[in-house]
Formats: sequence, structure tokens, C-alpha cells
Amino acid sequence: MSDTDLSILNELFDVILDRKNNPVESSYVCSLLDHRKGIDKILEKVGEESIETILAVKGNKKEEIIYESSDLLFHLLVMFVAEGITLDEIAEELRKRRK
Ligand SMILES: N=c1c2ncn([C@@H]3O[C@H](COP(=O)(O)OP(=O)(O)OP(=O)(O)O)[C@@H](O)[C@H]3O)c2ncn1[C@@H]1O[C@H](COP(=O)(O)O)[C@@H](O)[C@H]1O
Repeated sequence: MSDTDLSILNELFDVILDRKNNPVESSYVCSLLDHRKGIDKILEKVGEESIETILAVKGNKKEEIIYESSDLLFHLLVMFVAEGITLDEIAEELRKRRK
């Protein structure tokens, strides 16, 4: 079984959480978390990146699939932080489903 190092997801999550708690000017993450549209802006990005990922898969272009999936994962992490959801809670849910 592969044992991929996914610690970058934890690191990125911590950076996003830090942006929420200690806002920085010119931060893309802060521009999403503080957007006048509220959570709707983040949801727009999640939707956009989902569609771009689907199109990349349909286009059968591995590099684009990796690029767009990374955009999608990043925006999902921003959504978790905005909603007060931790990666531990996601991991816990996935573990519960293990057969
Ligand atoms: N991993 C990412 C990351 N992935 C994607 N993006 C941004 O997500 C956006 C993707 O949206 P699009 O492809 O639609 O590009 P766009 O043209 O800017 O789209 P619009 O927002 O204008 O609609 C781009 O602006 C990217 O720069 C990211 N921005 C930041 N990070 C990480 O978050 C950290 C904190 O970032 P700041 O908050 O900006 O300091 C950084 O150090 C990075 O590690």
C-alpha cells in the first residue's frame, strides 16, 4: 500500500487558518474569507474549480488534471476553514467508512 506524504495539506490548512485569525493585506486567502459575498464567493470558486477539473479529465490531460485538482483541493481547504471544519473531522469521517 502506498504511503503518500500528504503533510502539505495540513501545512496549507494551517496557513489558511492563520490567515483567518491574523488577516494580511494582499492575501488571496483573506480576500476570499473577507469577501463581500461571504461564503458564496468561496462556493463559487469550489464550483469553478470542480468544473475545470472535470473538463481537464474529459480532455485527458494529466498535467491539467493535477493543476486543476490542486486548485480544487486548495479552495476546499478554504471552505473548511470558513465553515470551522477541521481536517481531523474529515479524516474521522473517512475512517468511519473503512470496510
Ligand atoms: N495554494 C494556493 C493556491 N492555489 C491557487 N491559488 C489561487 O487561486 C486562484 C485560482 O483561481 P483562478 O484559477 O480562477 O484564477 P483567477 O484568475 O485569480 O480567478 P479569479 O479569482 O480572479 O476569479 C488564483 O488566484 C491562485 O493564485 C492559491 N493561492 C494561495 N495558495 C496557498 O495559500 C498560501 C497563502 O496565500 P495568500 O493568502 O495569498 O498569502 C500561499 O502561500 C499558497 O501556499
